[in-house]
Amino acid sequence: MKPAIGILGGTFDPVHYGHLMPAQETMQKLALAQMRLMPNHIPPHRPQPIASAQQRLTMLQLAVSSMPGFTVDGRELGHHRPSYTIDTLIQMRLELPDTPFCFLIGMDSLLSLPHWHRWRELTDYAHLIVSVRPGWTAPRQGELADFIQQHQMGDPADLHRHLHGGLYWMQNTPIDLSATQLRADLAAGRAVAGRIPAATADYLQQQRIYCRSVI
Ligand SMILES: Nc1ncnc2c1ncn2[C@@H]1O[C@H](COP(=O)(O)OP(=O)(O)OP(=O)(O)O)[C@@H](O)[C@H]1O
Ligand SMILES: O=C(O)c1ccc[n+]([C@@H]2O[C@H](COP(=O)([O-])O)[C@@H](O)[C@H]2O)c1
Repeated sequence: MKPAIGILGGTFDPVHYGHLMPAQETMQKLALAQMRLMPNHIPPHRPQPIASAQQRLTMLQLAVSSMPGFTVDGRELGHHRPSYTIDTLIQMRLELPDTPFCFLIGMDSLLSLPHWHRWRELTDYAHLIVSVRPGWTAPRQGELADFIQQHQMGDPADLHRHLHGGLYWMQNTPIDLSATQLRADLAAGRAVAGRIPAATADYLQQQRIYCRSVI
C-alpha cells in the first residue's frame, strides 16, 4: 500500500487561506504524501463561478507555488459537464490502485452530502476528512448522522491501512473565511491581504476579476 494522499475539491472562486491552512494542517497531521487541489468545472449544486476555469486554475497554481507538497489537479476542468466527485474518484482509483485517498471537505460540504450524486458510494473510493468550519456543526440525527456513525474512524493510522471507507474528523484551527465574503470585499474595493496568498491577490487584481462582480 502506498502512502495516502489528500484531495481538496472546490470551486475556488477564489482560493483563500480557509482552503489552504486546513489543507496544510491536515497534510501534516495525517502525514499525507501530497495534497491535490482540484477545481471543478461546472459545480453541481451552486451558482456558476465568476472567474473563468482558466483564471481559477491560475489562481490555484500561484497559491501552491510556495506550498511544498501541494499540487493542482485540473482534470475536472477538461469536462464540459457537471463535476461529480464520484466520477472523478473512480477515474483516479484506476490511475492509483494502491493509494489511499483522503477527500477533504469542510463541515458545510458534509451537510450537503446527501444531495451529491451517488453520495453513499464516495466512501467506496476514498476516506472523507471533515474540517471544522466556523458556523457549522455536524448533524445529530437522520440519514447523514447514520452514515457518519457507520464510517467514523478514530485512528488516523487506519487512513493509511485502508484505501477508502473512513470518515475522520479533523480538528484543525478554525478559519472564518469564505470566497463569498472575499468576492464582496473585492467588489467593494476592500483589502484582502492576509486572506489570499499574495501572488493570487496580485493576479486577480491585475485581471480585475471580481471588480464589479454580482455576488
Ligand atoms: N474557511 C473554511 N474552513 C474549512 N473548510 C473550508 C473553508 N472554506 C472552504 N472550505 C471547504 O473547501 C471546499 C471548497 O470550498 P469552496 O471553493 O466552495 O469555498 P467557499 O469559501 O465555501 O466558497 P463560496 O463562499 O463561494 O461558497 C469545501 O469543501 C468547503 O467546505
Ligand atoms: O458530486 C457531487 O454531486 C457534488 C456536489 C457538490 C459538491 N461536490 C464537490 O465538492 C467539492 C466542494 O464543492 P463546492 O461547491 O463547495 O466548491 C468540489 O470538489 C465539488 O465538485 C460534488
